[in-house]
Amino acid sequence: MLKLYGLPLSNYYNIVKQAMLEKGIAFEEVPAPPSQKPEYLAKSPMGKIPCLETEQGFLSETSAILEYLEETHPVPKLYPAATYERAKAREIQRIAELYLDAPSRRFLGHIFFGAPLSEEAKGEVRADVEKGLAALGRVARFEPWVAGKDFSYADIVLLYCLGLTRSMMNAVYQWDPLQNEPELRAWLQLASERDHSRQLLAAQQQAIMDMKAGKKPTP
Ligand SMILES: N[C@@H](CCC(=O)N[C@@H](CS)C(=O)NCC(=O)O)C(=O)O
Repeated sequence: MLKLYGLPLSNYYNIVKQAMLEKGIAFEEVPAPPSQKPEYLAKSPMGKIPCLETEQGFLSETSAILEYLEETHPVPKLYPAATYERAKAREIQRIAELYLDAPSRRFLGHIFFGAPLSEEAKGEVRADVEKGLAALGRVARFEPWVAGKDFSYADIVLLYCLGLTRSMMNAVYQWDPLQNEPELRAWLQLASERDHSRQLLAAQQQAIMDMKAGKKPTP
């Protein structure tokens, strides 16, 4: 059986977990924090979570894992069937990862682990996120899903990347990046109300509260 390594605190872990739940794939969860220990680096070469244990070996990097799951478990589809539409869905995923999640992540150490707030990051990140949101607005379709008529990986990736972005922007700038984005807000509500989204977002919130209370993380 497939084994998913990681923790529910992590966006990327939740992306892969939701993909597996949506596809009805049987899997086991193995609680694992990111680690630079040789045993974990042998599984996930950058020491990041998530990673997936398959019958053939380990896989890391969320987009690679999602592609693997789509090929090994094609039903239900989580990518559009047509090549161009599929590439557009991947484009949205990359915008969410690189231009929303990645800049916001610069505040994670400060918000979650008490590191000093970097004034350099504070001076740069909001503008980066504004640019990422504008880019997203140029490609998002909201029909009603972000890449078209069908729910896809693009919705799952954006859901978790946007959640992190929103909480970091709120904490550092007291700014809601969705305040002038009615279509994105409506999409977020739709995506968040999906059964698996509700379950995983609640587990993520619980994990955040547990971490703040100093409890040991478990899936
Ligand atoms: N590019 C990676 C990103 C995964 C990632 O950043 N995971 C975070 C947790 S959400 C992590 O492991 N951080 C620890 C680290 O960067 O060392 C992917 O797509 O899976």
